[in-house]
Amino acid sequence: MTEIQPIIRLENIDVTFEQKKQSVKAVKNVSLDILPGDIYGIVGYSGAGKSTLVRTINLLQKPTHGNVVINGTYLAKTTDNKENYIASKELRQQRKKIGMIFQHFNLMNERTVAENVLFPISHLKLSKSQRKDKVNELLELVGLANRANAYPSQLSGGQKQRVAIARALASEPEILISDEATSALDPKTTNSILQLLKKLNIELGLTIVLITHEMQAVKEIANKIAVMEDGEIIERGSLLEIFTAPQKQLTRDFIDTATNLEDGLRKVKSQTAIKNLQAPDIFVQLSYAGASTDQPLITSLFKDFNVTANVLFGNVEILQETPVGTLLAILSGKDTDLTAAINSIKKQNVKVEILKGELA
Ligand SMILES: Nc1ncnc2c1ncn2[C@@H]1O[C@H](COP(=O)(O)OP(=O)(O)OP(=O)(O)O)[C@@H](O)[C@H]1O
Repeated sequence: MTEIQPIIRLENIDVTFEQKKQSVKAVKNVSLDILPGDIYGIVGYSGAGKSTLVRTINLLQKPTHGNVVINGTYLAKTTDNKENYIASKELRQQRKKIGMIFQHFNLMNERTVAENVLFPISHLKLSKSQRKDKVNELLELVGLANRANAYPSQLSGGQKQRVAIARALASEPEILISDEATSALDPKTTNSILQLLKKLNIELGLTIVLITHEMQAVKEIANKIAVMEDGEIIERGSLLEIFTAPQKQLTRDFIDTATNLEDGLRKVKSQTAIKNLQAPDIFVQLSYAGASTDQPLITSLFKDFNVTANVLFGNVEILQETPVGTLLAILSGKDTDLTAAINSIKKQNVKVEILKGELA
């Protein structure tokens, strides 16, 4: 089987901003491969270096060091003490393959929706009917047919972002970079824009790089995630890997913002059943992904081990078509039965954390 070539390859990227008194290392030795058709979420707090990193993809930001390779073409290449950048004419061609959308939409307010959408291809000699067809086709795609003659001020935030997406698609890019594109929108509108991005990913095969500080947005549509902190990628993996086995505290913090678990745990911990927990009972968190979810876990605990489970909180989410579940429960039974039950659960690929009490 031939290996799939990345559509975006960043190799050892450094970006340093030299200021009067100090230099700021915004990106430090970051390498990243993004495959065609990925929706790659890049998550981090403000100032982590996400925008700076992603702007190197189309050389809006030149890297201080490192290589940028798009579809096998080097846009920037650093060899020993030598930097090479692609010629500007070729760069213009390459940039057409990379669309961008932003938090504040960046529409031209004095122009209509149609004029905004057609702006990137205004150099093309299109007849009036061709222009109309192109606008209709793009607005149809983003769910904004019939608003061609409106002005941005007459549109809602979500509609403005749809126009920005249509504009980004006008030059038929293979890659779309979304820089906090949903951060200014309410949750419902955010979701509708994310679903639109997902649709474009599926229908057009568009590769999407999604920069955000909202893990919730990434969780909805991304298949891969990189977490950035202080100019570095500190953790990366598939959506499922990151959500089920995060390695870094920052990643866990981000995940907590996108699940109900933290809130559930806080509420459950204040319940009297937990406060008055008596040995040998234990309070556990059971986490599972994929096949384990289907197993009648609770039933088998009683049937096979005579252990009863008092479930205080449960949450199941579907991440990339895989069920990922968490249960908070008090398990009661004899010492030896509890130990046997826990061992059996672990064998079924269920992660067990004892939150209160202990096994004998
Ligand atoms: N043009 C610039 N000149 C000097 N410093 C800059 C410049 N652009 C970014 N920085 C600095 O680089 C660091 C990373 O900024 P960047 O905007 O990439 O972070 P971010 O993760 O995208 O955060 P945000 O969401 O706030 O944009 C910050 O310390 C920022 O102040």
